[in-house]
Amino acid sequence: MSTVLQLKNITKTYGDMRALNGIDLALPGDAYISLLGPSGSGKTTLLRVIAGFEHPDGGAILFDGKRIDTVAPHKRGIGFVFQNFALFPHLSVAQNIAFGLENREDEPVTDRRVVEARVRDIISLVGLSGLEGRAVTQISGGQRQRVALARTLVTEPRMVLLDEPLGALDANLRARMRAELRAIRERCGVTFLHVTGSEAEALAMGDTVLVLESGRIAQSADSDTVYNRPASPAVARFLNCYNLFPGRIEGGAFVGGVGRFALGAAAPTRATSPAYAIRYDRVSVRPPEAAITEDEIRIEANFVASEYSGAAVNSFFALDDGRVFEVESHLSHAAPETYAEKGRYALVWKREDALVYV
Ligand SMILES: Nc1ncnc2c1ncn2[C@@H]1O[C@H](COP(=O)(O)OP(=O)(O)OP(=O)(O)O)[C@@H](O)[C@H]1O
Repeated sequence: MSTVLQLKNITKTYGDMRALNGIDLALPGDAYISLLGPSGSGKTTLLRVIAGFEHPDGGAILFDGKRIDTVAPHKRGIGFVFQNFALFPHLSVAQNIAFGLENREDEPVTDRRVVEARVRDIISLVGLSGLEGRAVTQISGGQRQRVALARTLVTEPRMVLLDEPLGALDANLRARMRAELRAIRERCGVTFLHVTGSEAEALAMGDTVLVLESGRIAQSADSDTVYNRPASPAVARFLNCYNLFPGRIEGGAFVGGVGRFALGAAAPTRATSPAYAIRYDRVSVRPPEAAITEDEIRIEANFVASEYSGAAVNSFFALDDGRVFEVESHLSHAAPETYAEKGRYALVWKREDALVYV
């Protein structure tokens, strides 16, 4: 797949704050890319640098193989969709979409019939047919989101940057719009770079997921790899689905505050600090007297509370060093277990399921 956008060693500093700290990346054409990172990791700054609203202090940006660092934002061929949609409240759906086309600095389209035809095509592409004449104050949040996207797509960008595009929508609508956005992108074949602070959204949407951490790309991979093999303890922590323990490797085991975990066959991953990670849904809860097999690890803990979230239940246990340990059980096959308040349990997982960082 051809590269549409390439960033080479991009840095951006505000005062003594390094917002971007040497970003290297190459984004493919015709792909959905999620950019995930904790608050303050530099996601918006990266998007603004790519769009041209901010100038990097160093590095190079290439679009279709050409340097664009000094090209004005509106001449980059890159569209931007803002979180708050930024629509004109006094204009209709069609007028909002036409506005960008008629008023752009570069080659504004003045022929009414051309504008109308383009607006009609794009309205159908984003699924807003029938609402052309409606005021944008009289449509739903999801429909406003589509108008904002249509207004960008009508200008035929080669790439679209979306800054938390679903952030203003309620949870149900957000989930539905994920599939919508992916479908619209597939129909127009343009690369989308979608910034989100939600790991579930990033993993659900991205063909590629970029994880940003303190102004650096900590991982760039498909969703499956990011979820199953986070590149570092920091990425695993941010995914919010791994129990993590600090410690050290000693004689074929990982030794931490709560015990000694025998290592599996897989080679540990290199990281800045050692850690042991086990995913919430890889752990089973058993009575403390239950036996374990040779390939299993067990620790004991006291049950604290459970929390239901649709198809899963997350249970929280207190380890003997005070640390909280989380277990996720999916409810598709079995009725949820109930645990005794403050009851003692064995938490068990397979050696091979753990990830070890050294
Ligand atoms: N205009 C600015 N002036 C000074 N510091 C800034 C400016 N913009 C961003 N920063 C700082 O740069 C860092 C990265 O900010 P950025 O907004 O890119 O993060 P983010 O990942 O988008 O965060 P969030 O998810 O909270 O929106 C933060 O420490 C932030 O305080």
